[in-house]
Amino acid sequence: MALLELRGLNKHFGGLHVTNSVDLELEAGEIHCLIGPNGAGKSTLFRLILGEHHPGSGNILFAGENITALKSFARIDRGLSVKFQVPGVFKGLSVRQNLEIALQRQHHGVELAREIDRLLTFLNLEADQEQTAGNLSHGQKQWLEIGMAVGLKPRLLLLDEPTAGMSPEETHQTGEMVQRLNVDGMTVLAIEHDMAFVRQVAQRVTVLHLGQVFAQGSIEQIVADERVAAIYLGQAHV
Ligand SMILES: Nc1ncnc2c1ncn2[C@@H]1O[C@H](COP(=O)(O)OP(=O)(O)OP(=O)(O)O)[C@@H](O)[C@H]1O
Repeated sequence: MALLELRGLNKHFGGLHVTNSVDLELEAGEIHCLIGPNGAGKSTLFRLILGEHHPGSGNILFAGENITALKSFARIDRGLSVKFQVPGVFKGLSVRQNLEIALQRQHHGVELAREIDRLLTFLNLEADQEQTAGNLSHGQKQWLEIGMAVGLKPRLLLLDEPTAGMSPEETHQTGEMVQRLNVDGMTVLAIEHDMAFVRQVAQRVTVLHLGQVFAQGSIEQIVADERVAAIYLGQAHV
């Protein structure tokens, strides 16, 4: 069953047609990567899914329900969660306090502490839990924010360039985290430019170009597609 369905999504900013009749189906349980040149409309598509932008036309269905007119918080209540590109952690608070803020709506007392411990282990941040978040390395901040996004166990996790600025080793560890979340049942849609990450995790790949779905398939099909190479993969991304 499709967990997320985008049907004919159009979004204009003034005269700029940023998403152009985008159809996309995300199967429940898959890891799907969204790739494409800068300005292709990937982040805009995320903001449409999350309800931060509203489409000029088209529909968004989540678990069969039409959520196109719902506000962001109502979409989050239904099981959507997002980690945007720029880490949005509370820099002056500790790692543990950041996770407390993310989880306190659903967990309390001993259970809250146990959930935070579980997340700290998952994020490899146990030793840094009392560290001020602003002092973490760039990669650790990204992980903390992934933790804040997955703490409430969303059904669908949207990740906007989760490995931007990471070393190859950190990128690989991030891929392992995403795979573990997926094994536990989370569906993931990730925007990525790092093809090592895409190769590591993607079960299917969609290429967006000039606001349109340009190609879709397995990573092997996508890297073998000469049309994709011409518009994107030829540009030193592979
Ligand atoms: N709020 C906005 N107002 C006007 N134009 C916008 C707005 N947001 C995005 N755009 C434009 O829409 C186009 C698509 O931008 P978007 O950020 O969705 O692309 P992207 O594929 O995520 O790019 P990147 O890989 O660089 O992050 C760009 O030309 C951008 O300048």
